[in-house]
Amino acid sequence: MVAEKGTISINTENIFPIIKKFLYSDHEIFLRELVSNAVDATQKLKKLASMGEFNGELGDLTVKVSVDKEAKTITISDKGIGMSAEEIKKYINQIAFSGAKEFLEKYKDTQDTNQIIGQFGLGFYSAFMVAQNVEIITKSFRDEPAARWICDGSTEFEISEVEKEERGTDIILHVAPDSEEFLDNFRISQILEKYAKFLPIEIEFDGKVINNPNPIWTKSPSELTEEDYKSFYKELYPFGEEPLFWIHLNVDYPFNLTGVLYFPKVKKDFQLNREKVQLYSRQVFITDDVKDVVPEFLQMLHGVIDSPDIPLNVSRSYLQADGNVKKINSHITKKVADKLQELFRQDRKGFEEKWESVGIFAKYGIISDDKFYDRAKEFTLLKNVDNEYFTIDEYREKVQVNQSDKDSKAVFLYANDANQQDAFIASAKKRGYDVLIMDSPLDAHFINALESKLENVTFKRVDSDSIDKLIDKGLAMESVLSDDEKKQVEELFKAVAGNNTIQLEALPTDELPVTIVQPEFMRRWKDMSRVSGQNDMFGMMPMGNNVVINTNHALVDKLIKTTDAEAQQQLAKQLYDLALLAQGMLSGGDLTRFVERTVAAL
Ligand SMILES: Nc1ncnc2c1ncn2[C@@H]1O[C@H](COP(=O)(O)OP(=O)(O)OP(=O)(O)O)[C@@H](O)[C@H]1O
Repeated sequence: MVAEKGTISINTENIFPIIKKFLYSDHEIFLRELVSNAVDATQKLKKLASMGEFNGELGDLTVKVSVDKEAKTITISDKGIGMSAEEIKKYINQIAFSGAKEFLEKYKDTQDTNQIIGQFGLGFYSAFMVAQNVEIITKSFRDEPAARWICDGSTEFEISEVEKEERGTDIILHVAPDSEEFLDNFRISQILEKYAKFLPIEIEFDGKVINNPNPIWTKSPSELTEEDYKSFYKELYPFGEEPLFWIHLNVDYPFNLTGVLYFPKVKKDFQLNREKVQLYSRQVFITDDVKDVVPEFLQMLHGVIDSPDIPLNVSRSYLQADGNVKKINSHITKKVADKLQELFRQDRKGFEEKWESVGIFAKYGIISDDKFYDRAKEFTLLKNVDNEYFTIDEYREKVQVNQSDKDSKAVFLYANDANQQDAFIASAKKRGYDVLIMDSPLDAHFINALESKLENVTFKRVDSDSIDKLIDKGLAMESVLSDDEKKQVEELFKAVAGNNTIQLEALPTDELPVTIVQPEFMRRWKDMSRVSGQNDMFGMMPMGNNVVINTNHALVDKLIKTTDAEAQQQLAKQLYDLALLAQGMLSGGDLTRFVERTVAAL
């Protein structure tokens, strides 16, 4: 067969319904599209005026939206450049021919055409998602007769001359019976609130201007006061608590990005916030699903990002991940790290006070992003049980001498619940050890990340081993028991300790006779899989504890010397229960019987 070349043709009748009904997932965005067109038409006029191509009176440029319940219409009126009949034919009748694009092409060499929203030449047709008839009444800024265009959503239209005094365009939607929900004032104001809140031209609905045309992210930080940032936060999140601090983003190379990111106060048991970072493109709201653009660990931040360089799909409702998006993402990471570093250097005390919230972001960042760690290691803080804060380097310095084990590894001890682990903390302190507090849900992962990054540092929870083994300096004490006696002690405790492992240790006489420890490795994996929400092998495994018996303790000696078998068992049980009690592990019937037994023995 001879190769044949040709042009693909489109059957308008078939493609039209697709554009009208399926291009946009959400019907409400018709309003975003039409108001954006009105704003574009107004911006174009301002642009022409600034270049001397329009010399008339600009007048009041407010875009007006109105609903007429009786007539079942929604009208969007602007005082922008308007269209002549010829222009309607060119821009409206030709689907996917964008006058916005043409305008940008024409004026691309002049500065500041960045504000035009349209790009695809499709948005206008979203009107047919809710309207059975759409009418355009428009008068160009050039002295030409006004024109009226009407279309019922088929491929046929009617165009005629009409009387219209004022320059600009009215788009009148004759709402279809299945879309009458949009004839509700409250609904319209909600949609405007969502998409048009920061459009650059004033938008009036129900006699009120609904937008702030000059949001702070369009201004330079030097013009703004602390109050401005706080009141903008209130504007975004009327019910939000005051933010801790903020970062003003202002990039113009290699991409355009402006915005303000706020650090909220975060509770220890942080929950996903309802308030989210909002993404805008040329002041039009796009989405609050900012994954890809904002690094995951910063998605709990609040605020606004605006970038005309984020590639949008035709429906403008989501973005496509591409090289720019990645660059924006790493830029935000860098900016956040810089800001935290600056706060740390300028006001260490203030930084420590904010650490409870800031630490959650920083730890999350350290866990998930190596580049962030490289910057964050300088200001990442560790807090000990006495509420003192140290940087990682300071802390290493502090514990290096006293808390190095026989292999010269520094052992960072920590508690996750200072109350419950009080006995262990006390015994660590007796040795002059310091104990960190690690009580946020992220800490299990954070500790793991730090161990993998810091050389010769290991973390151990204070209750993960007997005090001598916690930091094993290779200086074990001699046990006063004979091998036979040890065997006997082991058997006695095996009988009361269920599945737990018995561990005999020669500890100083002033340490407790019996302690229950949870080996670090298993417990940590369990904690980590719990935070990740995985119920993997570790998460499911029942955790066996170790029961440490201090063979040098006077009560263990007494146990061996007790000749009455029943009394001996009783004493072993009592010592074991005391250890459980110290770990907060004795409850229910076991606790009741322990109390009864103790009372009876007094
Ligand atoms: N209110 C208006 N005033 C003047 N011209 C308008 C108005 N509404 C639409 N137009 C013209 O019609 C063209 C097509 O509009 P349409 O909304 O379909 O596409 P767009 O805005 O160019 O691109 P997008 O699909 O990205 O919104 C516009 O580019 C503009 O030239």
